[in-house]
Amino acid sequence: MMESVPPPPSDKRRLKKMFSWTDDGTGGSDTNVTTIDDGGTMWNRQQQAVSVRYAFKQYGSKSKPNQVLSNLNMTVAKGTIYGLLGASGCGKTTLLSCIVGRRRLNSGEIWVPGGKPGTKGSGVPGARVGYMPQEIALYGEFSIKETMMYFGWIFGMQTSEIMERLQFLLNFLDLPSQNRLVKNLSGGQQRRVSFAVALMHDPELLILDEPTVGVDPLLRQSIWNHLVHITKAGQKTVIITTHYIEEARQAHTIGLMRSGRLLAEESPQVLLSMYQCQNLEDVFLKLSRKQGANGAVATTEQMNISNNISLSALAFGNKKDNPVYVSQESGVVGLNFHQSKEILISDSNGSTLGINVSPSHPPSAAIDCDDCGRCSNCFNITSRGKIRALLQKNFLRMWRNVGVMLFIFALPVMQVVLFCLAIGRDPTGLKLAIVNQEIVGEDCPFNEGCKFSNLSCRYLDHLNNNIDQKYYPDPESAINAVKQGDAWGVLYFTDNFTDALVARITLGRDADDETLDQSEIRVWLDMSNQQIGIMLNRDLQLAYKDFAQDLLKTCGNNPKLGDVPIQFKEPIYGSNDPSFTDFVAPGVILTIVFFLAVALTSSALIIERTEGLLDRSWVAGVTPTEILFSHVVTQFAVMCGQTALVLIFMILVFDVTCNGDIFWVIVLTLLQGLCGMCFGFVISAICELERNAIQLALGSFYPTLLLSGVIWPIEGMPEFLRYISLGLPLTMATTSLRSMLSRGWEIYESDVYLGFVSTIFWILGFLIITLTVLKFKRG
Ligand SMILES: Nc1ncnc2c1ncn2[C@@H]1O[C@H](COP(=O)(O)OP(=O)(O)OP(=O)(O)O)[C@@H](O)[C@H]1O
Repeated sequence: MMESVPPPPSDKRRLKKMFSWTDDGTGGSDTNVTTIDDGGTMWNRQQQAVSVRYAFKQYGSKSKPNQVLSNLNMTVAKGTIYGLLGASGCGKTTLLSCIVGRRRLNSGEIWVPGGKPGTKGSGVPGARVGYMPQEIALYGEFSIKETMMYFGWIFGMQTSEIMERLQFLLNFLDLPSQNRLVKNLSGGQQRRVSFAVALMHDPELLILDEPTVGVDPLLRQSIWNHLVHITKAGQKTVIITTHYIEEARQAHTIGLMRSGRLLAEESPQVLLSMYQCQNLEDVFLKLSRKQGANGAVATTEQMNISNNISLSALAFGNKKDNPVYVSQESGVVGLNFHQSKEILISDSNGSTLGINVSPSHPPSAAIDCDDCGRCSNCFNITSRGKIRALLQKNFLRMWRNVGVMLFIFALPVMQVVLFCLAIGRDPTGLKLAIVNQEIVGEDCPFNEGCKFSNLSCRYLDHLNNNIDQKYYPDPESAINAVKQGDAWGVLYFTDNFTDALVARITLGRDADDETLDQSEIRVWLDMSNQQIGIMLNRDLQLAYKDFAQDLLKTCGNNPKLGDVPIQFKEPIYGSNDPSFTDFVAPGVILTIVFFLAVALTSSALIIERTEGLLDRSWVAGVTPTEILFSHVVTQFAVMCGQTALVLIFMILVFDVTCNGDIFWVIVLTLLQGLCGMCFGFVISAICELERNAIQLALGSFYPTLLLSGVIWPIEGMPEFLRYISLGLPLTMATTSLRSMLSRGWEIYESDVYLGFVSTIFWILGFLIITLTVLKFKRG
């Protein structure tokens, strides 16, 4: 039978004073009934490790709710083992996750040793609670020792303390060498490591979700022995769920749960005797049948039983001065004990029994935190131990996945190399079909000096090396070759091209139409490929310019006569032969750094969350901000390496123009990496599944690339799209980097500093969104 801890004498005197004694019709001779006011409830709550009142919790949307906890009350006395039993899916884990502050109730209240879970200074989540979740929730890449170090530091323990405790736990739980990696342990060993983590800091409240699954009977017994041992002194409390109902006989109290309610909350002996069963499974079956027969709501009769005197008090009597606190206001459907507001019943011998009286209202909010006064680190933002643990964890995970890390550094280099080799260079080996009626066959001789013979051949000699010239006998066959994809265009010279061209030059404005017509080089191009078409167009014109200037020069004329009368002076920025690579490179640098950071971070939190690691860290007292901070630091280190590699390869190896201050170029690139990282955090905070995160990250890649002016000037977009484009994180930064690289602009130019400003705004925006989502998701 569970024994309640008696109040200290002074408190008892205080209680007697506070209580208003009421006559229950017995004249007060046998039983005096007392209603405890809020002060009494507070005192009583201090005797309880956990108190749950009117808990209501549902998952899903309002239209499709999945009600999991329904008006549930639960009381766990200090220094006891509370076995929470129930069928799969009845809500045990949900209840526990609410108690440890991982989830919030829709309504109702929970108190744990330091106040309400999640309130400042409650220590829950935090060092006052040890939580073993149902899933293993350990870092597979860590050794047992590293796992203990991680959680020990989070709990604020010294390394020497952790080592001491580790040795004890290794022996006690029969664990293999401390240097074995968790992922290489058997399922049972992993569960034991998980259990060891919960025991690590010797917490006052231990919450164990099925700790004995997959554990052999001997060890199971030793675990229970240990739980009994630690609760003996009255300072430690254990709540444990198990599917092995019979092992729960060793608990002081058993809560039988079904469909989000407690069917009973009593000591195992009382349950067995009350229901006259040999084992707890039969009790559970009986109670479940009863609940099934009566529906979810208890009958009046049941409530009368449950709402009066504790069966434990009735069945086994009660020690003098040991009040048994029994509750009413159930939520416990069949039987209902130890709940909410107590009434003390003094029998004629002076012993005190508890009976239940429904509280008219839930306990006062004024006592939300019963030991806030003791809160020494309420205002600490973080602790050195936590940051140390989180940073070491992140770096260790990277180190243990060294193959992945190498890939992470090789990837940006590969992307830059591929970009510089594949983009922006002039196409070569382009075929042109030549039909030259001036010559016979393919031999095309010409004279270098001021001689006017076979000028068509002299012109063709000026066509650059990128073009393969293939001769065709007539225009039809040449055009057919283009139609069949054998050539990109046709060049046709008439049989008197040279004479007509000389006449055209000599006669000038007096040249007749036929002369002009015969002196023209006729071109048919395949313009289906814009880049190739434009390039051929340009090369044919440049070749003519070169040819004309060469001819004029050798004949002693001013070569300028061969130019169109537009003089392109030395450009103010850039060169006369602009390269597409220089245009695209700034955007590509930022895109590579931004999206690598997105890829790196977008799954980071999700992996930790799906493996239950995030939950475990949160319950250990780590905040979302600390987790984000640690990821920002570690990923920033990786990003610095990536940024250095990208810039070295772009600027030093592939000679991309850099006229600006390299310092600001580096700063902007790093900021964009940070921005990508923060976007990755948003994705991982929003998405539940890794595949959704990947889809979102990939899905955002193309719109960002297309709309950010990376591959095409935003001036070419419809006006409304330009505004959208300017609102994207990469657009202004790309303009800024381009201005620095190709124009050499300084930071005080608006085009430059706006890139920095917009990036910083995006970083802050993403961080705020992430923290908000993470906090919101805790519900
Ligand atoms: N995150 C969630 N979203 C939606 N429904 C959930 C979520 N977690 C649990 N549930 C549902 O809530 C109900 C109770 O689940 P819970 O895990 O609390 O049960 P349990 O008693 O711990 O089961 P078991 O003994 O199998 O672990 C189940 O129907 C489950 O499907």
